[in-house]
Amino acid sequence: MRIVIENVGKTFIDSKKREVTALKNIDFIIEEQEFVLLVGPSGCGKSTLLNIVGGLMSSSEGTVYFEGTQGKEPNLGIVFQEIALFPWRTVFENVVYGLEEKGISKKELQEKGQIYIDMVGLTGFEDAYPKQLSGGMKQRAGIARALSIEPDLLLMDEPFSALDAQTRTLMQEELLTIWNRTRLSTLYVTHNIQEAVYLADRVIVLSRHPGQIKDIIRIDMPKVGRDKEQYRNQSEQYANQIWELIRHDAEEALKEG
Ligand SMILES: Nc1ncnc2c1ncn2[C@@H]1O[C@H](COP(=O)(O)OP(=O)(O)OP(=O)(O)O)[C@@H](O)[C@H]1O
Repeated sequence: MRIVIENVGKTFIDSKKREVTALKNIDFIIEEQEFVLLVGPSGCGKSTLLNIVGGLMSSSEGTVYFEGTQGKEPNLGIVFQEIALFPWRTVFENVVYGLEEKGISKKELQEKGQIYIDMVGLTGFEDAYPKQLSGGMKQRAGIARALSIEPDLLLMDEPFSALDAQTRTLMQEELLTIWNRTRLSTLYVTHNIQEAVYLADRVIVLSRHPGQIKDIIRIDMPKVGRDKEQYRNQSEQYANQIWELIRHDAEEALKEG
């Protein structure tokens, strides 16, 4: 699905009753089957924007259109940093939670649940409970749950930032493999520039105070069958380009603490 984010702004009132403009004049489109990354320094409004697009927060200005829904609620799959799996449900029961809400048949529920459990590499863990899973496995279950409803848009807010570095790298690789199969329109928030370059079709770089679009970088690299050497060279150039855009704001964010 194509999603149009038009002139979105958000103003909060802080604890001292002052207005804080978190986002201003945010305009971009997530094309059908496009993987869009939002990057920017701490406090630039990444999560606020993702929450607005996901309908979890209202905007102060502007609109988000989901094309072709004809006024119906879009189907959204959401994955957060801390996956809130139901502790009393098994992996399978967690994964099919959103499908149960849709009232599909038991047979279809069983089939679809298994497809997504297999896709995220949790085959054999269907009957495990969340407390029996590692952080990476919980995240896989959360991704399977978001995918199982076959969403119009997949929203991911720092999904791997609580994982150790090696698990994170592996999860990024797996996500790209999964994404190549599903080709869902995706909006993904991260602090991590390498992660952004690795996953994105386009990277939207936000500046802070107020959060505005500083630049949009198209990552012109294949998503399948990457030549390792070529990828290393190109990705480094993209990462440097993005870092130069963020650097000043990141230094300011560091000073403010
Ligand atoms: N509920 C709120 N009330 C007041 N100000 C808020 C609220 N939520 C966010 N803000 C402010 O809006 C700005 C953007 O916050 P947001 O959490 O979206 O940024 P972020 O880029 O996701 O940050 P981080 O990378 O640190 O998670 C910040 O200045 C933040 O302090």
